[in-house]
Amino acid sequence: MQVKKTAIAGPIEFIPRLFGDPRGVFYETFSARLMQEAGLPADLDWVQDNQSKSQPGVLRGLHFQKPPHAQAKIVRVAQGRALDVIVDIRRDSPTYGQHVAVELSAALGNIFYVPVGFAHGFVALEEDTLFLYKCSNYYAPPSEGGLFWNDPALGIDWNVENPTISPKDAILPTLADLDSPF
Ligand SMILES: Cc1cn([C@H]2C[C@H](O)[C@@H](COP(=O)(O)OP(=O)(O)O[C@H]3O[C@H](C)C(=O)[C@H](O)[C@H]3O)O2)c(=O)[nH]c1=O
Repeated sequence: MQVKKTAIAGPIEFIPRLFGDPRGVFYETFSARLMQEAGLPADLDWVQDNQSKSQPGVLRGLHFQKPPHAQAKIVRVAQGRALDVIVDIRRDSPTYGQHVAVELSAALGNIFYVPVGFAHGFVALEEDTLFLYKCSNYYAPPSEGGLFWNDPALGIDWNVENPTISPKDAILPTLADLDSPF
């Protein structure tokens, strides 16, 4: 499993070895041992798996849960392709407000670790994009927070015109208005 660090300290992209044969392809999508060797904190307890299906142009995010329900995530695309974006909202971080964008695809099988302290979102790029992710804490609606996807201060190039977003996401705060809990 190839490991790629990002320009921001903490997030890690994993590119698994794909085992192709006349039947198809096999690859490991999660390995606590390999991921901890690559830098994943050993004290994270992956308690909940989620899955969403989105059509091209659907944009979900940017979301986070506040402590004590903060979630680290391990995200991947099992079918299709998505542009995954995370924003550093750790108050003391030298990269506060900066983002990393990674294209996740079923073809590459790449997997992205999103630490606590980041807002997370993605835009689906293909039909029936299946987005799967592991969470290190349970869903806790009262603790939900977020950032407005199209805040110019974030400088994110989503490369999508007029995305489909939820009413909840349409009214998320800008970075300037965010009182980050991290
Ligand atoms: C997140 C979540 C949602 N739900 C229910 C609540 C709603 O009735 C429905 C859709 O929820 P929401 O609109 O928040 O789904 P997304 O916009 O895809 O949110 C997710 O998308 C971004 C990219 C993330 O990183 C977060 O993990 C998560 O917030 O599923 C649950 O029952 N459990 C859950 O863990």
